[in-house]
Amino acid sequence: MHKGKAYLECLPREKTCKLWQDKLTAAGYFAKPPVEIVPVAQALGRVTAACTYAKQSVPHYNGSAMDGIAVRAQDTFGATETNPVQLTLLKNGQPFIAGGCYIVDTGDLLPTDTNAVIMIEDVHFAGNTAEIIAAATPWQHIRIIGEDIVANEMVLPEHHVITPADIAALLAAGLEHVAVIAKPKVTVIPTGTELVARAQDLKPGAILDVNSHMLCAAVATWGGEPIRHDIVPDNYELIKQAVERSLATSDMVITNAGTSAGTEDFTSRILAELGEVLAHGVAIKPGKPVILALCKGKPVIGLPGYPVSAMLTAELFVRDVLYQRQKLSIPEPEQVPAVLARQLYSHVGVEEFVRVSVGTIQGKTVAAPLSRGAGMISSLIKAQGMIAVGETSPGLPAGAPVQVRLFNRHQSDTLLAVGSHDLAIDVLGVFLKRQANKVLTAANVGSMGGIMAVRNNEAHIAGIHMLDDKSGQYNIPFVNKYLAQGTWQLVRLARREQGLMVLPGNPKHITGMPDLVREDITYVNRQRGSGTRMLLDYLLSKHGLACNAIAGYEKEVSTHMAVAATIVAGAADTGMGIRAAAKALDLEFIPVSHECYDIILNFPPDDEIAEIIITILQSPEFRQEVERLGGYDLAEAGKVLAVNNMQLGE
Ligand SMILES: Nc1nc2c(c(=O)[nH]1)N[C@H]1C(S)=C(S)[C@@H](COP(=O)(O)OP(=O)(O)OC[C@H]3O[C@@H](n4cnc5c(N)ncnc54)[C@H](O)[C@@H]3O)O[C@H]1N2
Ligand code: MOO
Repeated sequence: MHKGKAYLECLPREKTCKLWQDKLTAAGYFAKPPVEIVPVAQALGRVTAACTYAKQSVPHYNGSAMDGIAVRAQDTFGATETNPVQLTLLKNGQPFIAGGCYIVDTGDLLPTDTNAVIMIEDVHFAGNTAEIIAAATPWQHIRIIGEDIVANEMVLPEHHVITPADIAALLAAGLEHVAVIAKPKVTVIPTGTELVARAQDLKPGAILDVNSHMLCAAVATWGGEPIRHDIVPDNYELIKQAVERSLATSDMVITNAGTSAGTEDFTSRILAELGEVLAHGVAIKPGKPVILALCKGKPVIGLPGYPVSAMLTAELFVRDVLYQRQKLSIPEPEQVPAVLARQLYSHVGVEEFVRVSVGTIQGKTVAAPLSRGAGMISSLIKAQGMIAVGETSPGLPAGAPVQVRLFNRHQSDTLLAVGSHDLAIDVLGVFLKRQANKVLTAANVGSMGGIMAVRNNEAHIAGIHMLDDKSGQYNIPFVNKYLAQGTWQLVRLARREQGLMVLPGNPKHITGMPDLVREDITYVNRQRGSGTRMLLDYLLSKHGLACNAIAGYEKEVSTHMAVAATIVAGAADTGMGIRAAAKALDLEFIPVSHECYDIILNFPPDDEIAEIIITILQSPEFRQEVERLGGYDLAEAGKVLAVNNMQLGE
């Protein structure tokens, strides 16, 4: 069977990284990277291959550093306010005579036989003479040859990243070209018979190749020159040929997918034939099936197919190799301490990398874990950072201290919206970015989850829509009950329509709540604690309908859009949700009720951001933008419904 190491031997990450480093170093991969000569003007960001020496001095002549007169210092000696010295103005080109001077501008060549410049402000001109009242010291206000850079002096050391100022220095030193380390050529080969290159060729079972573009972009960010190979189907010979050919023309080859145990996962076998497989399987999640190989002295990396796995393993096993090949120091990620917003389970025996949103709420920096699925591209774009849960840990409790590695500096000031999600929250995010340069990330945990997140100071904003069946009042009874402490405000966002979503044409002729208990109807529900679920239960009891009579009552999803998507997919006939979700997926909508969707703003009293949010909600621009989504009434948006100013511990 496999000629390489057994599948998924799974060494720990640190050991694997060391093995990878050691093998590449021993193979001489980092020793002498190829060099190329580029015009200095195009060398920004490139890495000098060798020390660079000046061809000429800067300045290359003695020149005036000021506007003024050029003099011979000894002619000015003894000049004082009571005993001024008169110098004779000479014309440009006229030979120097003792007691003479020339008018010079900043940067002018110093006239022969002069050795000092007096600033124009200190000179009194009268006819043909220049009167001065202070002596000049030799070489004052003169930029002498080589003052800045001396010919043959080192301008830039080797392995230095060229900055804009370096370009000026190199050009000034007479260099038009500079030797830089060639960008490592990295061929990225997407593999998989199911892959298609264009969205219009998608059909069920086909997958759009997005990874090769993501990986090429990552390679470019890390200083490499990416070469994207065409999609190669799951065919042993074709993949082998593609890798072999790419090895001849590149410094590194990345294959994507085909790493796991599936019958068509050939990569490991191919790489074992072409060279040595150093590892197949690392004790990390995601990214476990990664393959690290050395073929013809070059690294070949088999990245797993799932996008999150591919990106993470590229960061772990491609990025640093590219940096080292270019003689660049490996950047240390910026880390911030935070507390975990929610409990996090982890597998013992693998190091788990979890993407998180990060925000500082009432003085506490919180890391909220995002969806962990290896196929969730959205978790990659929502995350501000990542935490690692060690191999020996079964998980971490809510509130545990964690270190977050930030993806970008200055990204830890995100606003976290945790609760029942609404499309209006996304619109609010757009306005907040425009008006306060704040990034809003939203986690969907239902209304009750939002209230709890505010209570634990794990959310800045929580969207809620909870109906109190006794009072018939929305939201206020719940915040008063659960949020006795803390400093927050409850603010109206919208009244919105709730209804039943059905396929276009309403094939099952659903007209209202009583239809839900029909035998031929299947339902998709929202999770317990969500406002929609509360409304459903309220309406069911109002109509005297039993929940256990509904087929699919126990089938829960956690967003309005997921309800809509379930219906589109044919997995349920109907489900309750907001009109905007139905509209977004072209479903028909049968209104059954109105509800109040409000947001809790969890900020210290008089916080500027809370005020900005309220102003946004009240603005006609925001209201129009949300009402356009359909099913919203924002007449009361921004109205403060309840305020609490009880500091914790009071
Ligand atoms: N029996 C086992 N099955 C799997 C295991 C395992 O240990 N035992 N490991 C799982 C893990 S973990 C991962 S990660 C994946 C790795 O899969 P492969 O590298 O073999 O890749 P594929 O199976 O071909 O594809 C997986 C998945 O990735 C997406 N994909 C692939 N290529 C692209 C692309 N170019 N652009 C976008 N998306 C891509 C696609 O959704 C595939 O469905 O294996 C598990 N299975
Ligand atoms: O590592 Mo896979 O990458 O866990 O899904």
